Amino acid sequence: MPSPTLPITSIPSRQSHTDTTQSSSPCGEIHVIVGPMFAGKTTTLLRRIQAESNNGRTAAVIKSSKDTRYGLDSIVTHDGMKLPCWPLANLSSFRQKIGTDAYDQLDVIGIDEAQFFEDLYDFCCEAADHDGKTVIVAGLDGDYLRRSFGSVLDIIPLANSVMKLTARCELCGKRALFTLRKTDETQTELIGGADVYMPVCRQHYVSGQVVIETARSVLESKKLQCGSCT
Ligand SMILES: Nc1ncnc2c1ncn2[C@@H]1O[C@H](COP(=O)(O)OP(=O)(O)O)[C@@H](O)[C@H]1O
Ligand SMILES: Cc1cn([C@H]2C[C@H](O)[C@@H](COP(=O)(O)O)O2)c(=O)[nH]c1=O
Repeated sequence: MPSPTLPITSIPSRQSHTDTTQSSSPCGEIHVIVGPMFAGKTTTLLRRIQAESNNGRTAAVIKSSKDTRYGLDSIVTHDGMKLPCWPLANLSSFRQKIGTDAYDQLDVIGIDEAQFFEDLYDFCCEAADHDGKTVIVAGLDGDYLRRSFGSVLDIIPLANSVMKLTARCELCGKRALFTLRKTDETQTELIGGADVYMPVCRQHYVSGQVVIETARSVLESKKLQCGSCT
């Protein structure tokens, strides 16, 4: 498998780096990108990684191995932009997977689908505070019920910057803040794309949830009725 570390050819010293958009610091940095599905979180992450790489910094991207939508070795946006990545079950395995030397030479670590990593907080602390890395994290702030998702919100106090992106409501075109699940599955983690989820504004989230809840209880009562028929 080709190493998903960019750029492969040059490994500049971290001290010589000058970044015009963010203040340089001997310590690392943490930048967090959140929002509903289809808001452009992965696109923003990949663009930032690409920009860092174009500036001569060495970068690697990690995604959760739970997300098997487009194969394991690539991060792919909803509109097809693609970058090689490290698919991992947990972030603590990253240093060992990439190798200590390669880890030490990394300037920038991107993390996509951050909501699926239980050890997000500890990894970000270690990477930024102790190892001097710039960590760029993209993930869902809320699940389909608008509850805090995984540890994404826990790292806000650690962050240099937080960006909340919005999508377009699929029903009216207004700013979409939330992700509506279209199916009747109720587990928190359910991998899927536009087949299962849609971005919606506040108004259509509320009305959509009512429709889905009503449909679910009608189906439940039908099931109960059928059960008592036999
Ligand atoms: N309802 C939708 N269904 C499928 N693709 C969408 C939808 N809304 C927006 N998109 C596309 O998805 C892109 C964003 O993809 P991506 O960066 O993967 O988003 P995120 O990581 O936030 O889910 C948008 O630029 C747009 O082209
Ligand atoms: C809302 C919600 C989403 N998921 C899953 C669905 C996708 O596989 C990812 C989000 O991907 P994206 O890059 O942000 O488009 O998360 C989930 O498991 N549970 C949810 O409630």
